Amino acid sequence: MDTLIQTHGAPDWWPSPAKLNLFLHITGRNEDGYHQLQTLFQMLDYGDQLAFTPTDTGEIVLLNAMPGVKNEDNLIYRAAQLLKAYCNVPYGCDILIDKQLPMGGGIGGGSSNAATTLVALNHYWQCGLTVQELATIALKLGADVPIFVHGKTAFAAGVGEKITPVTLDKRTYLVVFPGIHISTAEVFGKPDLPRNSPPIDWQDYTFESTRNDCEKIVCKSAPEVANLLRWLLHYAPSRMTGTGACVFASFCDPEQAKAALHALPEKWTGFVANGMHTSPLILKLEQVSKAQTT
Ligand SMILES: C[C@@](CO)(OP(=O)(O)O)[C@H](O)COP(=O)(O)OP(=O)(O)OC[C@H]1O[C@@H](n2ccc(N)nc2=O)[C@H](O)[C@@H]1O
Ligand SMILES: Nc1ncnc2c1ncn2[C@@H]1O[C@H](COP(=O)(O)OP(=O)(O)O)[C@@H](O)[C@H]1O
Repeated sequence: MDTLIQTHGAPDWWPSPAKLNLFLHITGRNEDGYHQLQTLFQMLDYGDQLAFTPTDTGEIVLLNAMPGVKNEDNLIYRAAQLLKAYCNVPYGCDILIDKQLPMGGGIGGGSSNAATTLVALNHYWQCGLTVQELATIALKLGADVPIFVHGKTAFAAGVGEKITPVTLDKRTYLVVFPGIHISTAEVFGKPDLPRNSPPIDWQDYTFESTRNDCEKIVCKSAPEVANLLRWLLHYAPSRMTGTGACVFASFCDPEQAKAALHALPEKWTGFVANGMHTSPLILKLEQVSKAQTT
């Protein structure tokens, strides 16, 4: 392994973007209890940011704590430790976190933070792992981490790790958080969750012919999600993402998305974001890799 890449001066922010599940079908269940899914991951141009200062102390230090998450449970810390152990790295890192995304929102904030950490430290520590190797270790951290390592809008199957990149029409999304956090494990644990959607061919995908199999059950247990969905449907086609609690509305015209955000009742918070084919994380990696070779 080469020596670590040093950073100097102001924080060099690495994007940690959100995702949407444009649809989510549950097609079965594995013996280990995990669910087989078909989903369409849409990468967004909005999210958290992380900045890394590699050190030679060997310690992983999170410079700002995240409310409600112990540092040793934080997916950023766990991702750094996993890469350090996997590649036998003697170095450490100080990590600064600019958190924007709500936790437990179904927009993948924690998973994206883990992926950004793996991708950035693979660069700074010069581990030399390929995207495929990084995605394989990413899966140990959570089902949604590999898609953020690949950083492509993609159809996914399995538990989310079998990825087929796809180019979609340009859309702008209004993403709204209803103020409640929903646990992924709890939703997947519900006895009456539909678990036998027939598999679809990717070529047959349309927004109208698909759904989120978790939406009904979450709307039942969390009526605020149902209220939010009803409100957004007045503006554009809308759906819950992941296992909730965020709901998105899909717009062709960015101005209409902004107008709907403007009209949002105060009790909810939201943001407007564009769909990206390649995530801002991968664009950042391409930029720093290019700068290194010139
Ligand atoms: C279903 C999705 C869609 O994007 O929901 P969101 O978390 O984004 O809402 C994800 O794949 C979630 O991925 P992720 O959030 O990484 O889940 P994990 O930490 O791996 O799993 C949390 C828990 O959910 C359950 N789980 C998760 C994924 C899956 N395919 N089947 C499951 O049964 C398991 O009980 C697991 O212990
Ligand atoms: N860096 C992190 N950012 C967000 N959540 C984290 C992080 N590290 C651990 N977690 C835990 O992961 C859970 C799921 O977070 P998140 O990925 O934001 O939601 P979702 O899986 O619904 O999209 C949180 O409730 C939190 O306890």
